[in-house]
Amino acid sequence: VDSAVHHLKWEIKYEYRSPDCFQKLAVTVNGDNPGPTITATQGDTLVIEVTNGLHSENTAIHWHGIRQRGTPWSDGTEGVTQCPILPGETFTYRFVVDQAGTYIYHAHYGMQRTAGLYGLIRVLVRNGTIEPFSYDKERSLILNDWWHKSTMEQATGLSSLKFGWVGEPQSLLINGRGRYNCSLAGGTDVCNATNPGCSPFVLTMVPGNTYRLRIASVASLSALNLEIEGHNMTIVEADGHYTQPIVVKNLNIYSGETYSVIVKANQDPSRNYWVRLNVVSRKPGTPTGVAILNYYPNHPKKSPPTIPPTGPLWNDTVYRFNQSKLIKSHPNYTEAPPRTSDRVILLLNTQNKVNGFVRWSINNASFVPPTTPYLIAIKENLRNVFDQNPAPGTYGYQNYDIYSVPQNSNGTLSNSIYRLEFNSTVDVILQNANTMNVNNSETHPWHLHGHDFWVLGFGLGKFDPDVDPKSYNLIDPILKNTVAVHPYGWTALRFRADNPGLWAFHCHVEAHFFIGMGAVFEVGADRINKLPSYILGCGESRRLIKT
Ligand SMILES: O=C1O[C@H]([C@@H](O)CO)C(O)=C1O
Repeated sequence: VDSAVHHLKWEIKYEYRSPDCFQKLAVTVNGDNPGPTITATQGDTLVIEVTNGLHSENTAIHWHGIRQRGTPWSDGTEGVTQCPILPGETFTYRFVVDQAGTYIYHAHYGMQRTAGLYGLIRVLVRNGTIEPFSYDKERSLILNDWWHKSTMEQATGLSSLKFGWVGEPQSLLINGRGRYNCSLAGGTDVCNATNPGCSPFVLTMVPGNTYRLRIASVASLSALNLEIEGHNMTIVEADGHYTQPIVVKNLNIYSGETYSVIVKANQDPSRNYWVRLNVVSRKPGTPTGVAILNYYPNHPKKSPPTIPPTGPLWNDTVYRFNQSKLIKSHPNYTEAPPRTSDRVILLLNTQNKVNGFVRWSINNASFVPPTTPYLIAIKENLRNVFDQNPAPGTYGYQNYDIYSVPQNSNGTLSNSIYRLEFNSTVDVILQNANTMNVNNSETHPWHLHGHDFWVLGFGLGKFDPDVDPKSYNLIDPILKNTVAVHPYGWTALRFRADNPGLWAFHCHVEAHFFIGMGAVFEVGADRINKLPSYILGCGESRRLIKT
């Protein structure tokens, strides 16, 4: 097979944009926000030269869902796999896209994803490979939530002693377009419905044709529900893996997830339809986001004659829980998980305070990455970079009441990691709990770098280690890289730690990871190839540079 090498040169900049009519600084990639869609074929190599033109901000870009086998330094996770890319500097990512499917890229530095550094990656199957569904044409929708407050203001609030929560987003964006009610904003110079960019995205379909819609969420906070008025969707791919085809009226999609759905343009061709996007799981303070499904040759801006469908109730946890459980791997493409695991790590997710600051913790440890990336610290044996004790495998779990506001919510800051034996099979149980607010538990989409995991099961309530594993799906669980933990629920994952590297595992809510909701797995450090010298430079790694 001939595989191609794609050379891309990207300049990352701040530019004024008005994605929802409200003018704001947004990150652009070669002038575009969202960034350009990358299209490659399975087995191809991507070489992406990223130049940081942000002037006074560092950056790093994560290729979300790409496993980076043999290239852990190209994962783009600042503090874990690389030093920040400094303003004016260029960093070259080089990696193979070894798995077909729908992926995303986004900033992985501080909370920079909220500033709009994101885009889609399409990895096509090799010529002659047959997929378990067929379609005439393909379209894509990238979903996001959007704030008018800058990333700096959000990050400052979250890290202040007088906690400043980011609040609900002002808008929902579909392919970078939304619509804010400008009468709520001061002055037409900052918000104006005639601003370029703020008309709804138009998804054009030819009546009678069948479409593959690639859908990705890069939302910073919101769990989303997407519906195409009058059209069912058949889910066929999740995070790069083929699913059993499942027909849904609307799709719950959590930040960091990607799906492909099949949609048939088989309705009344004389009109257009709404594509409707809502916040779920948090009490919505954000208007419904819309795009227009345009049946060719109707005018693309012709408003549908209806109002957008309402969709499920925002607080219907059981509805979302049940849809999560429906996603299974396709029988012809099922790679069954190992029957047993070598190790079980139970991760209790709690909202905490540490020294008066609001934080999130995993087993009472609130994650703070070191300034020297773990990958370099471990390969170069810089032992004072981070706490060498293993990260906690449990926390007072037996007696922990997941339904109550924590009695003693004090956590500790930590940069310790989980060291996984190479090729071992690891189970992770994510256990949700009450936040520091009465009767409140949130949805957390957890994302693993470097590996896909089997989703063995979901539960509502407290995981019972003696009983619940008996109900694991070991037959046809889906492989994913991101999965939700529902309010007061648990989610069980299994993966084979077979990709040498240092891999982040974290809540994909930008504001949660930023205040501690994450962990790092070390896998087979002795098998990591010699680090390229260009990744050295920050923190303790400075003195390793040979002049
Ligand atoms: O981390 C969070 O903080 C707020 C709230 O719990 C405190 O204001 C919220 O909704 C979060 O998800």
